[in-house]
Amino acid sequence: MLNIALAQMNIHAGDPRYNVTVMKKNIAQAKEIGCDMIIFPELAIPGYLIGDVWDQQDYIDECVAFGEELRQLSADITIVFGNVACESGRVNLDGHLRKYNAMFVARNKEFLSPHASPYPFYIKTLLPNYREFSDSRYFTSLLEVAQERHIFVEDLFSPIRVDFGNNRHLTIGPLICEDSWDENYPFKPMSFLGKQYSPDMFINISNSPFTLGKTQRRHRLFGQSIKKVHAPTLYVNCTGIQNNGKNIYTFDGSSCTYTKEGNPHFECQPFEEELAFVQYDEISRTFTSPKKTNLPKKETEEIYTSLRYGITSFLSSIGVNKVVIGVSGGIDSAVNAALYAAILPPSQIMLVNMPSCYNSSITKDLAKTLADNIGCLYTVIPVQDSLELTRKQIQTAEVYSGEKKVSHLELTSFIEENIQARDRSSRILAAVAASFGGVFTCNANKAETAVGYATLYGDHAGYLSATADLWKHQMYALAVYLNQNVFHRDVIPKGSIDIVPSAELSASQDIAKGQGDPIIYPYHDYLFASFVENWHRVTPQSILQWYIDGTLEEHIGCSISVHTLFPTAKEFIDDLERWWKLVSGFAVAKRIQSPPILSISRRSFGYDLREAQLKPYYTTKYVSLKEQLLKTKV
Ligand SMILES: Nc1ncnc2c1ncn2[C@@H]1O[C@H](COP(=O)(O)OP(=O)(O)OC[C@H]2O[C@@H]([n+]3cccc(C(=O)O)c3)[C@H](O)[C@@H]2O)[C@@H](O)[C@H]1O
Ligand SMILES: Nc1ncnc2c1ncn2[C@@H]1O[C@H](COP(=O)(O)OP(=O)(O)OP(=O)(O)O)[C@@H](O)[C@H]1O
Ligand SMILES: NC(=O)CC[C@H](N)C(=O)O
Repeated sequence: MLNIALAQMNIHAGDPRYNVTVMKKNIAQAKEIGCDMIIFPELAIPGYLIGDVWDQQDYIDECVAFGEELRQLSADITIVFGNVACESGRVNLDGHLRKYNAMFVARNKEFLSPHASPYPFYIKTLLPNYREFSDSRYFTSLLEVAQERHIFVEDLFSPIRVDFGNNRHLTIGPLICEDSWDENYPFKPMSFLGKQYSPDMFINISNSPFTLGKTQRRHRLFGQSIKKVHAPTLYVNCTGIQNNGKNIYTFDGSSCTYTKEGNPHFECQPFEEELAFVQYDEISRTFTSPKKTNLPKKETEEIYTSLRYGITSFLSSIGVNKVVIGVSGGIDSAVNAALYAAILPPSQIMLVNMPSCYNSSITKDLAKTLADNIGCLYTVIPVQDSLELTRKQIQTAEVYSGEKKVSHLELTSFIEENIQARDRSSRILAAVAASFGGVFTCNANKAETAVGYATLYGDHAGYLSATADLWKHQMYALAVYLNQNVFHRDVIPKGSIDIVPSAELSASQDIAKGQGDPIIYPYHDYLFASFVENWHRVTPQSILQWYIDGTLEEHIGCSISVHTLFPTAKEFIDDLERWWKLVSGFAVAKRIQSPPILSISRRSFGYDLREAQLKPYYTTKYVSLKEQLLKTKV
């Protein structure tokens, strides 16, 4: 019988001293209760998303030295942990210091090697290089090591044998995160090890960020592979947050043991740092400790849990505990205010309503009601005077060319819309936040972010966009969830959920007349999602083809018929091109300058979606489909 500790630790990326202190405490605790083995996540010492700190040799040396300290603690316990390994005298393909993303297994103060490996550690074989991952930018893989030795990876890849004493031993198949997400790789580490060596057990150490629905996908994927090799598997992931500048990722942990049939047997709590213990009978190859698995959460509950965890952790990581939120009476600012109210005491939240002459008494009252419901600080700072001052200053400014007066500047109603938005954020909220001793938030949603329906240096500003990875329909669902499941009362006024979403920045955006945003969320949410989130990202070409085939709604997953929205093909095409031009054009310029986004989806704007500023492009096929369609249908 073996006692095994799963250390689902909160990794502080970029703080190896902190991480090692936690690891030492966990090791001491595991020893105290007589554990035979303790397992830590991938890159537990350095962290994973640390940017180009991977190029700092001093940092790497420090992490390696900490790994040596852990080895010294393995006299009476097996310690499995992820760390960076380096090799002097060798370089990566880019000429930087040679580094491996490695798994170390320490026993009796020695590192144990996979038996066919020349190194005293296991080297990650599959290096992810999509979305937020950049493993191959920093690490050399086992595949490359084999290639440079002119041998096959199969010749190097082998299990690690661990003797636990008292005639107890295990052969362990080592895996590091992506090694088990092998669907599209020609070399499948788990299946190879299973067939070639039939290890007693697999251990997958991970540094795997949270994404909606990922846990269930992992269960399916891991379950299928495990069934084929028929070996129990331990999956140890971390909690915490890590970022790559433009995106903040939460890590849910959700560490799990799988039976040899591929079924979850024990799951740690998501988003909770935990040192969990399981018992394993090496003779029957079964887990003998009680079964404990988590019920899958519904989407909105998962969104709430991740956002709450992400915001809390991010505030703590930047050392801030006060926020200022511009509240308009609309849904997006109300959802953000309620989210922060679920995290911070009301005395540390200040809501600011900033009306101009275009704001209705309905929304002004809703903003006040929201603040009353939360019980937080509230102030009203109108922007009408400053709008008029700006208007006067710009319109009366005399423009000279040398000594010659050449013109005046004109302001359109459209320019004045953006003056208000800029005034609210850059002038007022920034000053209020500084005076209050906190930060101000960006309350954008993903649909607005997709098309840049926000003002540059205006409502696009803020310290963090906590909800910019949520489509508008997810914002509404979250509003209802916050009221029903978090506060158990209508903290977000029902009026904010029911009114038409509107910027209220001009006379043409009058909510009393039902004049709202130009975005038709029940359709555009899904159209924009297909441009961004589909793994095979679509362009207007596919959209138009599906429209012609009559399968558009089914393909993009919206429940509203496009023919009711756009009676003619011309109207449909005009709408498609209007938004495509923005999504792939000016909105990119805005996103480059926007605050970091808390990521929850399978593809969020930010570093998750690498974007270049290009001219919006229509494929030749699109142009010809459009021509045919407009000839036949008008
Ligand atoms: N490539 C580029 N890189 C950097 N800057 C660039 C640029 N191209 C133009 N610009 C500059 O950007 C300016 C235009 O950008 P910007 O001022 O953002 O304005 P713009 O994108 O033209 O308009 C923003 C739209 O968002 C709406 N909005 C704003 C605020 C809140 C809400 C709401 O829903 O509550 C809605 C507003 O009603 C308006 O329809 C140009 O005047 C130019 O100076
Ligand atoms: N009158 C206002 N007072 C205070 N803040 C405002 C006002 N109008 C806009 N803002 C700020 O600008 C942001 C963007 O406005 P936007 O209209 O997109 O959001 P919203 O009003 O919360 O929701 P909706 O789009 O559904 O109306 C808001 O989240 C809010 O922070
Ligand atoms: N650390 C990793 O290798 C992460 C990649 C893995 N597919 C994941 O999404 O979790």
